[in-house]
Amino acid sequence: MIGVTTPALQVTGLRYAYPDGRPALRGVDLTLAPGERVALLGPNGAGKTTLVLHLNGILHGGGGRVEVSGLPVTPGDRAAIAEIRRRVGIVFQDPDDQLFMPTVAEDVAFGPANLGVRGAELTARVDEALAAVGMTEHRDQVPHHLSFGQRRRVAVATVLAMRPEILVLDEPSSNLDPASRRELAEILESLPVTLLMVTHDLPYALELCPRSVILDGGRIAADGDTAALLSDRELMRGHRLELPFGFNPAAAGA
Ligand SMILES: Nc1ncnc2c1ncn2[C@@H]1O[C@H](COP(=O)(O)OP(=O)(O)OP(=O)(O)O)[C@@H](O)[C@H]1O
Repeated sequence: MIGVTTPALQVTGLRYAYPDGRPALRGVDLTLAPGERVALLGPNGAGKTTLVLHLNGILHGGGGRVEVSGLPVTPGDRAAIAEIRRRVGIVFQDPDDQLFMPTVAEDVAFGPANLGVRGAELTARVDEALAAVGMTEHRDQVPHHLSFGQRRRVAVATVLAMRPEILVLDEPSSNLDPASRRELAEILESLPVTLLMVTHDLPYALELCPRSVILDGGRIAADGDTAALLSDRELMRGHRLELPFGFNPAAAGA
């Protein structure tokens, strides 16, 4: 179809229940356009992580469909899943889940090297990813000797080195001091990727994501302009979302 852009991400009728039988996703529809930055909000237990784990096929089998730039996430098809995992980079909440090599540079090289990238191309990817997160000077350090905020940046770099189309971040601002929080926001804003950010940090969502989606009870409860959603007190209260005391989304988003 001429003039119709393929969505970066299309989730259709996604359902999932954990083995104990309790449904965590009850029919989720979500479409992200290429280059969009979207916050995924919702109370504890809403299903946010469960949704994220479907985006590269870690969880599957409950029904519905996920497509990344038109390519279906087809569990069982190893080649398709490898391609999906190249396209969708997930930065988990705890950077230590993603860092396990002796040096920062080796950690960043690990993903692309696994894809068969070698030599000058591999070096270029590592350099580019470390520069993007401002960690070039730490390339030869032991990841576990870095501060938490620095380790989170390196975790972002490990994913960027895969040159993903979609970057998914789970609580990127948690445990960061105000300066690190702002610096990471600047980094994320500068990246030419589609971004889906799971967060309880509503001012961060407002700062980074023009659009927000509220997930509650495994269903999409609202989807729209972040400032408008955050300004709707009843909506926010109804989904156990609380702005920091004195924070005015209308003024901050202006
Ligand atoms: N491994 C698991 N086994 C069984 N139930 C699970 C498992 N992981 C999550 N759940 C349940 O699935 C539901 C959705 O959980 P999920 O972790 O996706 O929510 P969330 O929105 O990410 O929450 P939070 O904001 O607390 O991280 C919850 O009821 C949770 O208890």
